[in-house]
Amino acid sequence: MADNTVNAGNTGEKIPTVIADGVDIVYRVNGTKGGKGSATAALSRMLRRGKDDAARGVRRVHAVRNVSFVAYRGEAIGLIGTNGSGKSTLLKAVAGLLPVENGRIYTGGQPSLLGVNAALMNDLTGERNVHLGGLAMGMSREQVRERYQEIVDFSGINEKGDFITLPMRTYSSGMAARLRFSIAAAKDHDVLLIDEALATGDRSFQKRSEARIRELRKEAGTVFLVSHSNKSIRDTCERVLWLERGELRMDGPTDEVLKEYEAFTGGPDKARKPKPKPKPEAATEPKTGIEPKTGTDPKAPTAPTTVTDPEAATAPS
Ligand SMILES: Nc1ncnc2c1ncn2[C@@H]1O[C@H](COP(=O)(O)OP(=O)(O)OP(=O)(O)O)[C@@H](O)[C@H]1O
Repeated sequence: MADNTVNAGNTGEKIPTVIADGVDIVYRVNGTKGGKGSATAALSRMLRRGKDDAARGVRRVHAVRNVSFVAYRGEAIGLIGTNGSGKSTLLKAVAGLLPVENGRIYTGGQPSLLGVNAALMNDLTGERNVHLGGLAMGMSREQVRERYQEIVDFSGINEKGDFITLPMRTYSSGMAARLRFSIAAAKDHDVLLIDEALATGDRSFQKRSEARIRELRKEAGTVFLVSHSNKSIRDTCERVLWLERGELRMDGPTDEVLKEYEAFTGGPDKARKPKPKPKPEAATEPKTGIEPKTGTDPKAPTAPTTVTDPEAATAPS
């Protein structure tokens, strides 16, 4: 498929924004043989360069297998699958952060990856991070200034005091994730990739996030949402891609795919259903039963930033 298809601006017709065509993604893990940290092991790896992976002690992890789909402008697409099924890997490849082994990914417009692990500067204040994050996403200084208050209000960071002028290291993981989402959501994205962002924050923040995703869709973007919460997926997406062991098992309307997925996993959100609380009256915010990814991601191939390199995103292969 030619990538000029992506830019076909035929009004009234569905406009493709992301095309994945037979995509395979393979991680290579070094040091699966003994002595991985030593200088001699590094030297012998260099000497064995050119030989096949197994001979060099490199283990291959085939994370995504022959995945094809076309995403259109205005769609919100959920990515579901059990742990390790390749959702985050596929998202990173669409963002241009990971190369594909086989196949192609074509994107129209700039994809932005918004993950709970996306890094802002911990030693800088929330305020500075809003400015830097906005600039990194391609907003002008003027636009950032105009939207600053909106971003802070959306994040709710200042609801419990003047936290926005404190360094981000003083924030709870939920607060930091909310600020990241708020910065990224301030801009209208061509393709917005969200990795479990809705899993963080309290219920009222999740509601605001879901509403904002719906707005982004109306403003003609395409949203991909990776989540283990079937409810978030139901509330936000009308189409779902189900990955299992790296393969695309189903692609279709949310209800149809979730029905099959729930049958496969043993019930709605069953795997992650929260245990009943001993003191329900003490709870102020209902839990979703989702475990947010917090802290650093050991699997991240590079230090991720709030937004991805727009150049890198167009030709990941
Ligand atoms: N940096 C990496 N190096 C090697 N293997 C990796 C790396 N990142 C992920 N993998 C492997 O790729 C496969 C897919 O992982 P991925 O994180 O994409 O799954 P996921 O569906 O997002 O999982 P989860 O729901 O647990 O977040 C897994 O087998 C995982 O072990």
